[in-house]
Amino acid sequence: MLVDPFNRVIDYIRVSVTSRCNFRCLYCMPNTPFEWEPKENVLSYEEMFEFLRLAIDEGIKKIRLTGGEPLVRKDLDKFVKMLHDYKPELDLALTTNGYYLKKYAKKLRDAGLKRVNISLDSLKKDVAKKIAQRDCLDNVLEGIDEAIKVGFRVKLNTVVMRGINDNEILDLLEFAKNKGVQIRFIEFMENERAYPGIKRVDSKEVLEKIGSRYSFKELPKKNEASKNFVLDDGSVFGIIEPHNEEFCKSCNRIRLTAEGYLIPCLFFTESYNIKEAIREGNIQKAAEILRDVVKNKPEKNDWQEEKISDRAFWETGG
Ligand SMILES: Nc1nc2c(ncn2[C@@H]2O[C@H](COP(=O)(O)OP(=O)(O)OP(=O)(O)O)[C@@H](O)[C@H]2O)c(=O)[nH]1
Ligand SMILES: C[S@@+](CC[C@H](N)C(=O)[O-])C[C@H]1O[C@@H](n2cnc3c(N)ncnc32)[C@H](O)[C@@H]1O
Ligand code: SF4
Ligand code: SF4
Repeated sequence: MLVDPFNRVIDYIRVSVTSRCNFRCLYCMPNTPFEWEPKENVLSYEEMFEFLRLAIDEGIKKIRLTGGEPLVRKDLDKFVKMLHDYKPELDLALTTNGYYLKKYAKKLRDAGLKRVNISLDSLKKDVAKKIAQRDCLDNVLEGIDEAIKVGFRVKLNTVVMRGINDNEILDLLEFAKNKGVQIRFIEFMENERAYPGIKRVDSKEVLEKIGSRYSFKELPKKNEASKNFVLDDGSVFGIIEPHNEEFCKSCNRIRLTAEGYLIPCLFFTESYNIKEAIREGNIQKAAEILRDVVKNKPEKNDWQEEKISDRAFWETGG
């Protein structure tokens, strides 16, 4: 079992399979990075699997594939199958912008993927285009429908931005209710790579807005990033509030990037690379690095101190 110095059990790893993306979201990657990592620095699926097998044996129970946009990397379904075949009871999930989901949902489902979280920031074509800097809404909506149709457990993620999509909170909630899926409203996490004008909306304000139309009750907190609420009709929605000082108390996760960096916390730049150990076949060294990462997890992020992270979300996988 992996336990950090604050007694948090680490059983969740987020794996960024590629830093590349077909969107340029204002809050994440408004400009194309100066240069991408050369291909030889990117771990193959076999190399990632070698490491993840070790992580699973050490106590990891949940793996989320993310990016960049994970669906721009070829053959993701083959990677899913490798993980699923190794441990079918894994909570195996994907976070995607949804653009290519219509094309790949069935294949991924057949390969053993269980859950899909899809980013949806606006229901207005022009606003969605302004945020992603790509005409995307039709494809994303089709992707959501396909994911539901093939039987995934689906959640939606919305980053709420002042003056951009904060007038759509109730419409987005209504949309999710009608589809029978859970939506989570996320506080924008300030980072150096985001478009400079982006301003967050605190979850308190999101809850007030929802409270103006619905009554809801808070559900008991689980070991997950979101705090969840239930409406009178039984629909569940969530908020993700990294600026709240309680947020990191339930942290149970670490991150692996496509280039083999293990990252103790989304806010901080600190990282440890497992690529060399894996390429040398030195599993013992990889295991030591994994334990070091867990040992060096910070207690909490610095968004709570109103600081700005210089970590790129598209590399860490968010
Ligand atoms: N600050 C912070 N944000 C996180 C963390 N984990 C997830 N998030 C953010 O929460 C949002 C939703 O993340 P998802 O990729 O859907 O993953 P998840 O919330 O773990 O999903 P579930 O497994 O369905 O609970 C994204 O904006 C992530 O960047 C975390 O450890 N710290
Ligand atoms: C980095 S993306 C990668 C997966 C996929 N491309 C997507 O957009 O869902 C993972 C998550 O991070 C979120 N995210 C990215 N930048 C963020 C920021 N600055 N603040 C809050 N959430 C952010 C996205 O909304 C998404 O839910
Ligand atoms: S949030 Fe996701 S879709 Fe948007 S630019 Fe970042 S990686 Fe791409
Ligand atoms: S900000 Fe860092 S410590 Fe807090 S929940 Fe996220 S990864 Fe964990």
